[in-house]
Amino acid sequence: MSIHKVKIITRLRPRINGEIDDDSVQVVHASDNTSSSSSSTANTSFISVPNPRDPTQIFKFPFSSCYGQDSNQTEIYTNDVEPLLDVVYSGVTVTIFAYGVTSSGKTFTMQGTRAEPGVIPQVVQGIFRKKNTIRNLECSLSVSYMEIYKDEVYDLFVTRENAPKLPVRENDSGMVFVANLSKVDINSVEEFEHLYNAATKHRSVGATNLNRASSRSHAILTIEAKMIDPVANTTLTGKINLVDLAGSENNKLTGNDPARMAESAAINKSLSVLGQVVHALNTGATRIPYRNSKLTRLLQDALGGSSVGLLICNIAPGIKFRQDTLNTLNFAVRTKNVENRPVVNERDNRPAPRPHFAALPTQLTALKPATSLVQAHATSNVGAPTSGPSRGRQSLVPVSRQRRQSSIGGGINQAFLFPGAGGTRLPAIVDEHANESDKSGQALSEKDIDERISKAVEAAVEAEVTRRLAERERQMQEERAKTARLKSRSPSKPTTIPTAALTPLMKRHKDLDHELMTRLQELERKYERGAKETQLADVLSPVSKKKTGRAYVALARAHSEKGDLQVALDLYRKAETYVPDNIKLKERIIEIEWAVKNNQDYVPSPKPARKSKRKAKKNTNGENGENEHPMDVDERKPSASKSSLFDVIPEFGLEMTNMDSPNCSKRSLAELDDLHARTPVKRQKRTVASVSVDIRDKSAVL
Ligand SMILES: Nc1ncnc2c1ncn2[C@@H]1O[C@H](COP(=O)(O)OP(=O)(O)OP(=O)(O)O)[C@@H](O)[C@H]1O
Repeated sequence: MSIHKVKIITRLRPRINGEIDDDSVQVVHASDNTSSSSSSTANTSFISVPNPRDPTQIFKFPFSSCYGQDSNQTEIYTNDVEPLLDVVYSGVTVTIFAYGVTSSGKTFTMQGTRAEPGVIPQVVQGIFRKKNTIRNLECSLSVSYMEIYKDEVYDLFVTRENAPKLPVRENDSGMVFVANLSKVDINSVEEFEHLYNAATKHRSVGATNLNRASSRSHAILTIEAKMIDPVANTTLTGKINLVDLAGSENNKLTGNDPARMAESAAINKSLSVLGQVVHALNTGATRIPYRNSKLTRLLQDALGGSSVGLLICNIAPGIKFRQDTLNTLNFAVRTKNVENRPVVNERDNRPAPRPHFAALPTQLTALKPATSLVQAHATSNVGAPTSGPSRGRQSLVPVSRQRRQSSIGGGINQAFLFPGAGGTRLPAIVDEHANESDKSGQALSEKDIDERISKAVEAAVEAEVTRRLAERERQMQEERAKTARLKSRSPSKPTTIPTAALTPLMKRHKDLDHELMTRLQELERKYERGAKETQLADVLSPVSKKKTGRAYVALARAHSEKGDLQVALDLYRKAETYVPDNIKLKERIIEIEWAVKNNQDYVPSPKPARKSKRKAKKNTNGENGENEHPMDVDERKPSASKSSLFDVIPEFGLEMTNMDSPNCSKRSLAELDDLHARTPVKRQKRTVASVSVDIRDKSAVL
């Protein structure tokens, strides 16, 4: 089965509502190396963003399509979306999703306006146009539309007052689907428009400081093309999922009230899980945390599954959004490496041969790799088998069925159906909303048992790690108190402790570090023996993960201070598995990797001075506001020093695709010598690094 990577495109929106656009984020054509705000689809284009910590360094993020501020809806559709319609008509599932911070232009790109129709209306027109060209097949189109609001799924074709929360289920072929979601046949663009406009009014939208009509939910519109071949007696089903994600939010900027904050927390959490899924896929983790949010469960097929994926990353201009822009682009860079295995969804309509002994589930669904077709379009895609055997329980909640084809009784009419990436075969449908009575009388499935074991192990491991870390903290406090006592007993020498007193303390500290590391390793081994498929980092609670990550960082720092860089690097990487989103940790790893690879000393970035709480509180705007993101790892000190690796954790970590500095790189050697003569030693090493390292080729660093 061929592998296809998710295609990434980026779009920088123009300035709106008197925003200050300081040109800090730019679309650049690498061919002539001149910055431009015009759109470009040249392979060599990239987005350039200055490093917030050192504006002379420029991060470059190359993508196959970068659209600038004056790009228009038609060119995005023509260049990157329209070619995917042939993929849909070949029986493959295509998923297009718009990703970006709040107010970056996702809804504008996906939906657009009457004057400037976005991806959705253009896709619908295109899909009807293509339908009219199909001969020899009976082709029909249908649509479903849902939103994920505060991690609950709602049918947007049902008025909100009547809309029940819809369960996400998985059938025995490992396909994830939304039970009881309406699926409506559409026969013309006008019919679609009528439905869509009414449904869009049901979508949860609210005003924030950044966007008067901010989407408070993730919206997923699915158009399904069913093609019956009466001669061959087969049905080909292609789908296109058009996903307008809610934007990640920095509540310092949005000025959200408590109700909006709750929505924002749900949005940020689901997007954070999305980041974790991408990270897990990239690192080849044995367990991908799809189940940690409804969004990732439903996008499972587009990320590491059998769907062709197109990610549109929307970014906003200016310094105000710089950190968010970096987070979005970093997410995009990571997603580039996500691999899908597209399949053609074709079903044989002939009656199945009578089974000899045991009954076969239903008609078999043929899943063919979509190799040639998808290659022709140079993107990846997945055909989600829509018609696998399903035994979905009927909903207990009444759903209006006027003009709708409900999934109830329709066999397998799930409007959003994804096969599990790993092809998990479960003996029974997993219903997240199933209450105990649903399960009474049923034996526990293997999955139920696994989940229970996981929970028990998690609780035990968490308690053990917390206890050991607390023990270590207590010992260190004792040592600090001892040191303070020693100091107070020798007032004549307040700043120095006699070597004889210091040596055992240092030794004790070293022993503690060693002990902690051994314990952590022991715990991991113990846990991994018990749950081969799962890593400790996957099951710890967020707080325990932070603590464990912090413990590894402390050890790593101790080793890097001793100059033991390789060990420090291994420990930092270990820490990263616990806190994959920590931006500073990533930067640290990249810096040390570079130092190890080039056999250089490692000089850490200077630590910014600590700020008093009051001072930090005052600076809630601009840079500080950006850093005080709700996703900060260290919740105990939200506005304290930025010196710890754990102080800043934007939603997704920054991956430095490029950090060359145009200013520096243009300097002559003589100028550099001069610069060195004027620069303190520590700073010199950093300057040399920024001049000589061109990380355009990431392998040079990693
Ligand atoms: N390319 C563009 N050209 C003109 N205006 C744009 C463009 N992109 C976005 N806008 C405008 O910017 C504002 C915010 O855009 P939009 O609502 O699409 O953001 P969003 O990313 O969907 O935000 P949220 O996540 O809060 O829903 C809107 O007023 C929209 O019309």
